[in-house]
Amino acid sequence: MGHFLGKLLSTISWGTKDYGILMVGLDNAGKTTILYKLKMGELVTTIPTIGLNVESIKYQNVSFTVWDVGGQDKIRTLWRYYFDGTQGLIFVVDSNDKDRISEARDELHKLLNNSELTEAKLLVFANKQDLAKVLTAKEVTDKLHLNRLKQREWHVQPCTTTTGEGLREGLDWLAAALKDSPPRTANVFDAQ
Ligand SMILES: Nc1nc2c(ncn2[C@@H]2O[C@H](COP(=O)(O)OP(=O)(O)OP(=O)(O)O)[C@@H](O)[C@H]2O)c(=O)[nH]1
Ligand SMILES: [Mg+2]
Repeated sequence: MGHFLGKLLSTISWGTKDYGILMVGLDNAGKTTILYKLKMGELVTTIPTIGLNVESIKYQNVSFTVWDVGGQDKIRTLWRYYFDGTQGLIFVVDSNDKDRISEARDELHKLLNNSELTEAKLLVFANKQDLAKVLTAKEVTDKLHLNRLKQREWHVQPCTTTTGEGLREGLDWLAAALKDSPPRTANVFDAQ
């Protein structure tokens, strides 16, 4: 309760809205690299995430609490434990991994069929655009069947996390899409 009140007061006093963001995608897509590039502006050396990383990212007058959950096949069942309170879904795609883009599409549509995510805005990062002959944002859009989505706000943002290119534009879209949503309330997974 004390934690919750403290959080509420800090939100009010700084005039900052805090949104709950779930970041998922297949393993090796670049989620953890994105998380720490956004948090610290630096490129970190990652290892595959077996569990999750949570960071609060301040962006303009918005704060995103981002839950980065590991994407390996065997642990994708963990994703659903973090659906509660998700206002924005960031789905990260390795644009260089053409062999697994249909697997990514199936996982994305499975996610979007969950009732807890009905209202979540969808930002797709088409990552690793620095590599040769990658899928373009338009190709990612087509291969993920995004044009079939009804009543969902979505956006595909090409990006290169190694340089940071495209990441801010993605957050700009997310902040604008969430601007009329009420700020999130603390949930059971918040640190005490
Ligand atoms: N060339 C290139 N490599 C990238 C880019 N972004 C991430 N990587 C690399 O992709 C690999 C996987 O990155 P991670 O961030 O660990 O991937 P992840 O999605 O968190 O993977 P899991 O934790 O297993 O779900 C790392 O070697 C990163 O350095 C990028 O924009 N370009
Ligand atoms: Mg990771």
